[in-house]
Amino acid sequence: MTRLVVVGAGLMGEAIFSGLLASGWAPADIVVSDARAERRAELSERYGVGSGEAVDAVADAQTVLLAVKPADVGGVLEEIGDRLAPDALLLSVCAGVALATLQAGVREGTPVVRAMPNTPARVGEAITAVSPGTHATDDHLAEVTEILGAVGRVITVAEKYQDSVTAVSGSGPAYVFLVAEAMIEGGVHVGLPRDVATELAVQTLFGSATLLRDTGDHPAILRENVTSPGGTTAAALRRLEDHGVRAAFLAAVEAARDRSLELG
Ligand SMILES: NC(=O)C1=CN([C@@H]2O[C@H](COP(=O)(O)OP(=O)(O)OC[C@H]3O[C@@H](n4cnc5c(N)ncnc54)[C@H](O)[C@@H]3O)[C@@H](O)[C@H]2O)C=CC1
Ligand SMILES: O=C(O)[C@@H]1CCC=N1
Repeated sequence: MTRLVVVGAGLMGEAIFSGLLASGWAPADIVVSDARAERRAELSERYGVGSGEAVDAVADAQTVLLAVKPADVGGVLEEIGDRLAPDALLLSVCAGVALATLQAGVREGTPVVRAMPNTPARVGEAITAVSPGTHATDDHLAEVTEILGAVGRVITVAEKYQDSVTAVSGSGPAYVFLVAEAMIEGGVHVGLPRDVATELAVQTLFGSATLLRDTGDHPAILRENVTSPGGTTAAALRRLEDHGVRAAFLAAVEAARDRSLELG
């Protein structure tokens, strides 16, 4: 049997299976399938993994990773849903797509897990929230934790939280990159060469995230540590509050949560 068949080998599919290879899985453990034949060929050539049509590959899979766009899930499940081996596990990372929808698309009794990773998977620093379906056992969750643990941290949440998870951590990297762009532009605006502004902004984001994670201190405490009375940071934070940045983040996360609900 193939340990993992990836159906939809785009950005997320590649990030996850390449992380598994880096963690020691053999290329022979993995088969990639994608609607674009040239993409399959490119990945097979670059990583040495197998490639094939989803409809054939899934019949021999221990786990099927579903990583197509949410709009393509219905068609893919129609194609492969009743082709999975009887004890195969279906692992979906598709935003908004409910366990009920996934379970309705496969044979009764098939174990299904819904997961939401994020793009830092490409560098082994993802956070993924997983929710087991009706027939997923602890062994299935252990398998999923091994797969997604190869690209970062894994937590388990009730499915009712998945749309909110998507809004915070699934989409979250885009918010951080927007902040990065804005900080770099700010630096250029006050006269720094672009490469200097970029290095300052990127390392500041990395260092701040590491400080937050490693100390476990509340972000408000860490922010206060930077903010001298009457100083530069207080002047800047006042402007951010004037421009409603905190409220904008609340509204943005809410909009992403609502969109995830719609996609499902
Ligand atoms: N990009 C992100 O930040 C994240 C994406 N996701 C979810 O992961 C899934 C994939 O997203 P991306 O990798 O960003 O998209 P992508 O567009 O890079 O990859 C999707 C792949 O599916 C292939 N595909 C389309 N129809 C197919 C079919 N019928 N059979 C086989 N392959 C087919 C496409 O050719 C493409 O390579 C989405 O459902 C998304 O919601 C989840 C977490 C984060
Ligand atoms: O924007 C999206 O729909 C996907 C889901 C999470 C990140 N990207």
